Amino acid sequence: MLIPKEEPRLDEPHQLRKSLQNLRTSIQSLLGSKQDLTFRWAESVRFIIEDISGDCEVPDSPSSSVPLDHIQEQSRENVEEDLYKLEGELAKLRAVLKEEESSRRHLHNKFLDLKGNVRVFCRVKPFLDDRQPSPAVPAVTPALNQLLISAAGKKKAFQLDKVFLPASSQEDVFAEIGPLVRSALDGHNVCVFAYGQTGAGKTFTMEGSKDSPGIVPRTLDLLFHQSSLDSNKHYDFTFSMLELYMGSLRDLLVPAPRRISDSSPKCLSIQMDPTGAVEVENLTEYIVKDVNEASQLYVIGSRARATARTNSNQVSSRSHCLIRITMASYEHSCEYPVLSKLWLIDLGGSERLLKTDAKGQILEEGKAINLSLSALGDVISALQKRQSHIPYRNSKLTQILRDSLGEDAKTVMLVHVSPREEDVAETMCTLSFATRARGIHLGKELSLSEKEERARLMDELRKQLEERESNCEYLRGNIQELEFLCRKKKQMLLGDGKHGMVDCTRDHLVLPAATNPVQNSDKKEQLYAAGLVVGRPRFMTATASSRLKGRSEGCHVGCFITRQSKKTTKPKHRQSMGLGCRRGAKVSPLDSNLANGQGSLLDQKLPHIVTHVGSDTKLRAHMSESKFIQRLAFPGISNNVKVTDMNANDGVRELHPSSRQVASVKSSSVSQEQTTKPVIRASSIMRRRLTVECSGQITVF
Ligand SMILES: Nc1ncnc2c1ncn2[C@@H]1O[C@H](COP(=O)(O)OP(=O)(O)OP(=O)(O)O)[C@@H](O)[C@H]1O
Repeated sequence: MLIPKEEPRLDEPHQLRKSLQNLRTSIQSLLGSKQDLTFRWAESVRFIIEDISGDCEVPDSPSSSVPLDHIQEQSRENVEEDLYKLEGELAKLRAVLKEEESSRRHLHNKFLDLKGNVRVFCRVKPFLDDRQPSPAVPAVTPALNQLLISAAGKKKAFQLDKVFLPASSQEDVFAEIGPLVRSALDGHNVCVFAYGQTGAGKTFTMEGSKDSPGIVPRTLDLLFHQSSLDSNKHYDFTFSMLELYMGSLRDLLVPAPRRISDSSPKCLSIQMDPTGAVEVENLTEYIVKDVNEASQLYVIGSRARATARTNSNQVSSRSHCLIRITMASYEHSCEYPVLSKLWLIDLGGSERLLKTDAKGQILEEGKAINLSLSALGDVISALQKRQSHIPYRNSKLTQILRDSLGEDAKTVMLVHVSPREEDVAETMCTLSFATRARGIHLGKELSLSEKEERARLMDELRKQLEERESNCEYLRGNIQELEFLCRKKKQMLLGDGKHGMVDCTRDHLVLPAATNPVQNSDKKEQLYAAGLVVGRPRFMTATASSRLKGRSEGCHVGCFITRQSKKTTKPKHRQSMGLGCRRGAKVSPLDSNLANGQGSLLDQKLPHIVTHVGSDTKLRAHMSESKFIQRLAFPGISNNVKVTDMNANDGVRELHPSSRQVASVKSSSVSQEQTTKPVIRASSIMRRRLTVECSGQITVF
């Protein structure tokens, strides 16, 4: 009798793991040879890798830990090679995502441009119980994008970009504001105004109630939610809140002095740098990490706002309230952020002073409000007419918003009207303002065929935009997967020979860089040290040369000169010069450390440095031309200094030290520690942007 020969039994889990590992290695080598990435391809690769990763974690081990012999089987070199390939793929996917993102941004911007950079919406307040019974026929009849006003037997129609009926909810209103918030995250300056007569519902629209939150809380939610989705980017937000009351600016986040001995808050003044970026000197900027922090600040600021009881409103705002959220977004491979500002502005109530029977203080407040509203109307109207002169200087309100009202910025004016007959005169004034802001009096209203064409284009753009959005989302998913695999590999390498066992469960792995608070705070610290976060002017964004250098030579850190207080005659404080902590501004604990000299640039041995040297009007105002000197100490390096003119037409032009624009770049005194200090005199280039590049450690005096 033949006894069937028994097949030799394999160590099945072991064999399975090995073959899976081989399969994985071959796929990854294939990945390396793939030149053009397509979504389908990326998708299939993702699924394979996902399957394999899943299978690799399942094996026979009672825990999900991988024993060290696993690493020994697949030699360390193999792991390193895999890691190398994975990182290559990751870089490629990031590059594709970057392109997709930029295309999405472009389309989104085009879409908003088509809608109009200045849009005027109208919200009609519902009849509320707190006053006399509603008239049978309201004076205001809202229709599709039109309002019909009836008074004294006459009717007048006003066209708007959108009309929100009395029954419209806060969600309906925010549906129009959301895309602008997205635009701000994309790097555009955005202004949202609430305009209207006293009691017409401006504060309700902006702030809302607990059950029905308004634009501000929804915006904060959206900002933090949206920014958390993108692991390829990191955002820093700062929050400020101020009011313009009777022609003066007041920081709403600085407590008012209670006793005579308390020092009075610093005076706020509006500054503009040579590139046109506007900054409010001494305004407190809080770095906010989440929506709760921002909301708390908003509550504090709102409480401090000037209000009074008027004939028209029990709690009438007697000032313009401005919320500023600045955003700095950092792309994965780029050290320098894209900066933008989002303004949410609850304007003081426009009112006809005769009708309100205002007296004394209330009368003065009303006058001040009306003056600045009229200046705002003039500016928007001039912008719509594309006049060469825009009268920004006529009011502090328009001075502050100078860089956020204009060609590249997006503006929404939400005018509020009451439906009551007794308010018809105010309603007419409000709608005249709206018409002026829309620029319709310039004959800009589109014909029917033009409107149809525009609608078709917008539809097309919307579709493309949706496609890009889903591509981006999809790529982000892939990137996260690859990041996860890279970390696994790294852990395998790190664990080799140290602990004997390498834990590969997801929970134990480090989160992607963008969501890892430790890494972020490290990065932030570096950026604070570099002065890039707080109060960094817009013109200090990445330069073409610094970006190029960053790619080829590793670590770059920028620093800049912050605004000086008027009383400072000389920029002698390190923290106010090099580390970006604004004098008079409240700083986070991190900033305080830096201001105390801890964790400064001095502590860092940086192989390469890029320093931006900038100046602003304030600096020039209290320093004579020739005194604008930036001293940089480069231990052991004397001649390796390059000054680049960023204002050159072709983008970047290197200046020879002996060039006429740079008075001198010379290696001067040698200090006790044998430190060479090239002194860069920028007197004749005060209005120019310079990049100073050098190698070695840097000290800013
Ligand atoms: N759409 C609305 N739905 C419900 N209530 C509203 C609406 N609009 C306004 N209100 C209510 O009307 C009252 C006055 O509104 P609000 O304070 O927002 O006016 P305002 O325009 O900000 O006035 P002021 O300029 O004087 O500050 C508030 O009690 C508010 O809750």
